[in-house]
Amino acid sequence: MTRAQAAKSSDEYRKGATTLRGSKVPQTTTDQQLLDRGQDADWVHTDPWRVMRIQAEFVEGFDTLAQLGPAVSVFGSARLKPDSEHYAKAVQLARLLVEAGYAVITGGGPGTMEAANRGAREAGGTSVGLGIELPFEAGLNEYVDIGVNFRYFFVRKTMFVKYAEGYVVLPGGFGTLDELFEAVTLAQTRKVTSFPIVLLGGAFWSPMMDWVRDSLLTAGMVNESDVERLTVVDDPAEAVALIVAGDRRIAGGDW
Ligand SMILES: CC(C)=CCNc1ncnc2c1ncn2[C@@H]1O[C@H](COP(=O)(O)O)[C@@H](O)[C@H]1O
Repeated sequence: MTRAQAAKSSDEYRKGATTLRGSKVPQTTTDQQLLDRGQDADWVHTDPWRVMRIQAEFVEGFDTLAQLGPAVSVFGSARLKPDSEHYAKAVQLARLLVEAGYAVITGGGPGTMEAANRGAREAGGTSVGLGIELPFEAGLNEYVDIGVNFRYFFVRKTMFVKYAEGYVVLPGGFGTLDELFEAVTLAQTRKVTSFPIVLLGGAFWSPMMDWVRDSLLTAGMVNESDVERLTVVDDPAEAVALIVAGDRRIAGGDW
């Protein structure tokens, strides 16, 4: 098998810096193993080692990203194809973010992530991909210039927030909603201040915002100020303007 064929084969698995093939490909991910309670008491004894590995992953992320400069994290569906209107908007958004002086951070995968990395690369900016170990991993998309691969979702999510001046969220599924609501919760609980969160794509996001108002707000489960943390726009230029306006360096916030 040539190297190119091997890279395409589903019979290949990357684990940190290690590549595993054939019978060496594991059936579970590191995250899965951590979250699995398991029947075997021996499993418990491996946790101290896992803590070391988690620590190392934080160090790796901090080391790589500390000198990144101002950046914006862009989220959205991993499943969008290049002919999608949202893909095109993500490319345009990333270009405009670069022109406004930001590096672009994504999850490093396909779909919207690829689109944003592509826009950043094409505009001559810094294109960052924070990948995650998945059982069906596709690897970092080809437009990532600085890539870090994480084993643990929670370590990776820390990086998205810590090194970004704001979030732009395009239409997506559970992964996207998870990232969006984590950011809103951090802002709501003041773990992070002055952190603009922009939802790009009115037709997709407005029904969700209606539900947030009609159900959550009406039931007193969120405050008006919480709802106001989320702004829905259709134009990538408007999204960038909101990010600049809410930039914590400019607004003087800290977290
Ligand atoms: C086609 C496919 C499922 C590929 C999976 N490959 C992925 N690679 C990197 N990040 C991902 C991947 N899938 C989901 N995510 C994370 O979850 C979000 C997208 O999830 P979803 O497609 O909306 O729910 C992204 O912003 C990303 O941070």
